[in-house]
Amino acid sequence: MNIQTPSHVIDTKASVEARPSRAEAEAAVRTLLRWSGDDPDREGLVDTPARVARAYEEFFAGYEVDPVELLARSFEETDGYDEMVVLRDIRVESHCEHHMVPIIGRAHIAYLPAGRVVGISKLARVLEVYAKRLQIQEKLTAQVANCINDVLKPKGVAVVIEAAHQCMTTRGIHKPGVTMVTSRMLGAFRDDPSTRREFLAMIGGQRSSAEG
Ligand SMILES: Nc1nc2c(ncn2[C@@H]2O[C@H](COP(=O)(O)OP(=O)(O)OP(=O)(O)O)[C@@H](O)[C@H]2O)c(=O)[nH]1
Ligand SMILES: [Zn+2]
Repeated sequence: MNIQTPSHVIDTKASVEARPSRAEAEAAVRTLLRWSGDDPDREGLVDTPARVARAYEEFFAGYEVDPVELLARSFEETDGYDEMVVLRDIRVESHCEHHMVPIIGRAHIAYLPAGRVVGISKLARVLEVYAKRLQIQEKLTAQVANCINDVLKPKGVAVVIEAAHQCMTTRGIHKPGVTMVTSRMLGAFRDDPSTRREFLAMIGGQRSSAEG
């Protein structure tokens, strides 16, 4: 990943094409192993650069997927269903863009259909695509809500994410048990207090702290 890449093009195909090769990525991991003070040629570490490269492919698979395409198929035969649709307690696994360590928690996603509904798994898939990129929680929350809003054009969208940041629990300030809560409310969820209240009641007032 090129740190010189301006932030507005970071999610585009252009930056993907500029990626270093697998061999360069593995060499970088080898450098980090040596920098940590260990011997990358010892038996236990000899395959580690390849393993880390494979793990990164998994952690950051979201750069390869266009979330808009995930929402392309929607259904209009709902017999007039016009109440809130809520997907709650979706596991979130992401990585903070400052320290590249896990952000672990859960998300709640709701929308108020305007004629069309989407396959419910697709909401979790949109979350996953954005989560499998380097993130801050505010941006992740906004991206998921904005994408659903732009593509599905519902009467409203709400996204709440509660997560623990390992950069705060395992290093730095060392505060385990701290959960960051972010929300993005659009349309009726932003403008209509009763819609917002209904959503918050559906996801539960008192949440236990996020894992991680
Ligand atoms: N707003 C926001 N901050 C985050 C998120 N993830 C990590 N951070 C914070 O990003 C900040 C980066 O601060 P810096 O001072 O540049 O980095 P640092 O010296 O490693 O900071 P410390 O974590 O305080 O040791 C830290 O305060 C992190 O807690 C996030 O999702 N949202
Ligand atoms: Zn961090």
